[in-house]
Amino acid sequence: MTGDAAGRSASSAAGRHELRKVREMRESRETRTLLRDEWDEWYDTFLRTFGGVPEPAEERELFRDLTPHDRSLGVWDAGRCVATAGAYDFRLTVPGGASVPAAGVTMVGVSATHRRRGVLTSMMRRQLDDVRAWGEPLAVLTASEPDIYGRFGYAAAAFGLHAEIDTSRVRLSVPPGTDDVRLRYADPVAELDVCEALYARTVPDRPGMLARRPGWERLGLLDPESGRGGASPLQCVLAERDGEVTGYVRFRVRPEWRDSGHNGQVLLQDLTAADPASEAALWRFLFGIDLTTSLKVRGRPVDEAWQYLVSDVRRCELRVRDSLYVRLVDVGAALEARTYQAPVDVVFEVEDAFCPWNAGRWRLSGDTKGAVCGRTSDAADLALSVRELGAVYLGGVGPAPLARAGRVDELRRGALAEAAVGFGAVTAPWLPHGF
Ligand SMILES: CC(=O)SCCNC(=O)CCNC(=O)[C@H](O)C(C)(C)COP(=O)(O)OP(=O)(O)OC[C@H]1O[C@@H](n2cnc3c(N)ncnc32)[C@H](O)[C@@H]1OP(=O)(O)O
Repeated sequence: MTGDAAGRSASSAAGRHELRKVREMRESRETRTLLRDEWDEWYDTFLRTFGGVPEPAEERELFRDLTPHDRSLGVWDAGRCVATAGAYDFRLTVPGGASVPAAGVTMVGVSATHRRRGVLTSMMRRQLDDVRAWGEPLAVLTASEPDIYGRFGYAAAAFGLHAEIDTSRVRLSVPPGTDDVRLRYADPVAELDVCEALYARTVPDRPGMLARRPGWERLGLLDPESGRGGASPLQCVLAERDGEVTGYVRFRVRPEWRDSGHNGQVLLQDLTAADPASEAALWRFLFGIDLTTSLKVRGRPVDEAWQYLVSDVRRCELRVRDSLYVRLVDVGAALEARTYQAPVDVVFEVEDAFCPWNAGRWRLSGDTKGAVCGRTSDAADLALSVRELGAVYLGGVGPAPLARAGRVDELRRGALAEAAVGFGAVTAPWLPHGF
């Protein structure tokens, strides 16, 4: 036998061996919803796919309580959990302010022993079929890696702003009324209900925000010492106007001393305000904390006003990162659930290989008051895949740049501009916290 032939024979034997392994695995595998007493094994399997570092007890307990067992899938191989995928039952604000049922896809992991054999694909198949059967028009997630979920029809639809602001150099000017806002330190636990009520008031105002289900309020209070990295415990300051709470901020301070003097950092966790003056007052507070020289913020709205109040935006080191991924599970219901900031009447030719029930032609007619979207045999105006619809759905990505990237085809002249204006949003979409 020549060296080449021996190599070919060895590699085809290896190929057969691999195929046999995959077949055997498929046969012994079972995908099913989670039983309550399986949670620890299921969760440890998931944690191991992220490196296996144990979580602080309070975080683990929170996620134990929040896991919806009947919406969580596990893959079991020879009686052992090897893969996980959950789906919270969220309500998501869409342009126009409606609160739309959305499956919050979470805790997705496949054991390294079973990777790249189609396990994730089979879970995504089952999950999207389930979401459709539950009547939820959207599925949403945050991705550990942006490359994973496009093939299943998800696209980045909301982005988060990160910044590291040199507060020793950057000044913040404030709008009129800011001096009428009173600030006071408060106990974050004691004032939780007040803060949650304020958060709930702001949810309809911004696409991408999640109505907080019972239990989720605990997320903002997680404060294990191991997670502080030398910073203080969580601190909370309330903003008040005329005796009413109009804003809150939760943050930590990490003191640092150098030979040349203080160099402390302020680390913002979350900030919510009901009006621009209260918002500016809280930012001014963060900028001015004594013995600190920088303010670090992560995942803020990309259009947040403080960027336009600073004296030197370059020294804020702005960075934008993908945050919320959206998948239209039911194209018609999803497009009808939001409003459009200018009249649109367009026919989409939608490609959706993973959820073929969405594929085909849809006519969307809508304006600021509402929309209808149904099947049509009329000629298409725009051709795109369900991924592009997910990207533009919350108004954070425009169809025109997607067309320039070759991902949307304009088949009727003018249809792109019509969709670009109609799908836009006055307020940029934003996901306030991970899940
Ligand atoms: C919402 C969330 O929870 S995000 C968290 C996601 N989980 C993690 O990142 C934990 C670590 N990673 C993992 O557990 C696994 O690698 C997973 C879940 C990302 C992928 O699971 P697998 O079972 O290996 O995926 P599967 O075999 O079904 O792959 C399907 C396709 O996706 C591709 N793919 C899978 N993972 C990745 C990745 N990380 N990056 C790029 N492509 C990927 C595969 O190559 C395959 O492509 P193909 O269809 O063109 O052949």
